[in-house]
Amino acid sequence: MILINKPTELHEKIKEERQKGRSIGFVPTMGALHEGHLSLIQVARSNHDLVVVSIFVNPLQFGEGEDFETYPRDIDRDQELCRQEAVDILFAPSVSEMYPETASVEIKVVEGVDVLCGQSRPGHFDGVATVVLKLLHMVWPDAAYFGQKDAQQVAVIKQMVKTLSMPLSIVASPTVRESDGLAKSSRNVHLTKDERQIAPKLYQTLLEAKEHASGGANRKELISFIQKRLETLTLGRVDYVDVLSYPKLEQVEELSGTIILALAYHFSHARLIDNIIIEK
Ligand SMILES: Nc1ncnc2c1ncn2[C@@H]1O[C@H](COP(=O)(O)OP(=O)(O)OP(=O)(O)O)[C@@H](O)[C@H]1O
Ligand SMILES: CC(C)(CO)[C@@H](O)C(=O)[O-]
Ligand code: BAL
Repeated sequence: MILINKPTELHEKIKEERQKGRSIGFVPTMGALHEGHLSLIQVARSNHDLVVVSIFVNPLQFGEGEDFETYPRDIDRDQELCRQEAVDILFAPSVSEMYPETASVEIKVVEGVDVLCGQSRPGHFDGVATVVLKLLHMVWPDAAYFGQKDAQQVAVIKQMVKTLSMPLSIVASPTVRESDGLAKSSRNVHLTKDERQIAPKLYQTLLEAKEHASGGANRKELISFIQKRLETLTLGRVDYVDVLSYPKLEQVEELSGTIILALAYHFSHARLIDNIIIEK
């Protein structure tokens, strides 16, 4: 495995590999790797000759007062994990390498961002789209791999790639969970012991809501069911709860087709998200 920090160096290496006719799989991350990330790397490894992973905590997608500074970082451990997963290139640029000059163009996502994380973190997906677009231009992979835990991110990026006619596939993988159901997240290390104990309730609540949906509950009833359950938790507070069509993320009163049940929850030092997708 080689570690590259400079975009120009990455370009050179990728050009060489492309000339050899090798297929490239790309996994963008913000580091502090866990089994969720590793599952994406493993799928990419099984599909491609060359696997590129990026680690970059992107300041553009963090709002004021969010956790950019305290976001978990451990490049040495990440490097070792990537080596174990037979990653070929680990790309870890600094902020100034990624954004060397004032931008002459701004990326604005205009579809599917008036709900969920797009609504509760204004500008977040503009930052995500900007960095993902830059990374995709640097790596120019045949496919890029994302986790379904960030379901809105998957929808936004798939749509962006389509809008911009980019010749690559966006592949989504299921959410990897702890044995008690909590979705793996780099931010889980910021949970206190008590918070960690109740955090699995987020997923359990979504599963109970799924049962409620099979019993015929409509959108409003499901949202209220999830909210009430979450309000009984003694720590933290609800950021959002919603039930929408997926991947369009539209409000549909009578639920049919593919539906996402999604939530975000603030603990003292970690905002966690989770979702499940159901067929009605
Ligand atoms: N539990 C998981 N299962 C599958 N994929 C995941 C999981 N957690 C994160 N991913 C995916 O890994 C990629 C990189 O995500 P990121 O580095 O932000 O990790 P994270 O654990 O989601 O961090 P955060 O603390 O911001 O939630 C994204 O495509 C994300 O959806
Ligand atoms: C896709 C991504 C790496 C862009 O910074 C980030 O949003 C993430 O880790 O999900
Ligand atoms: N995986 C989502 C990245 C973020 O929370 O900014």
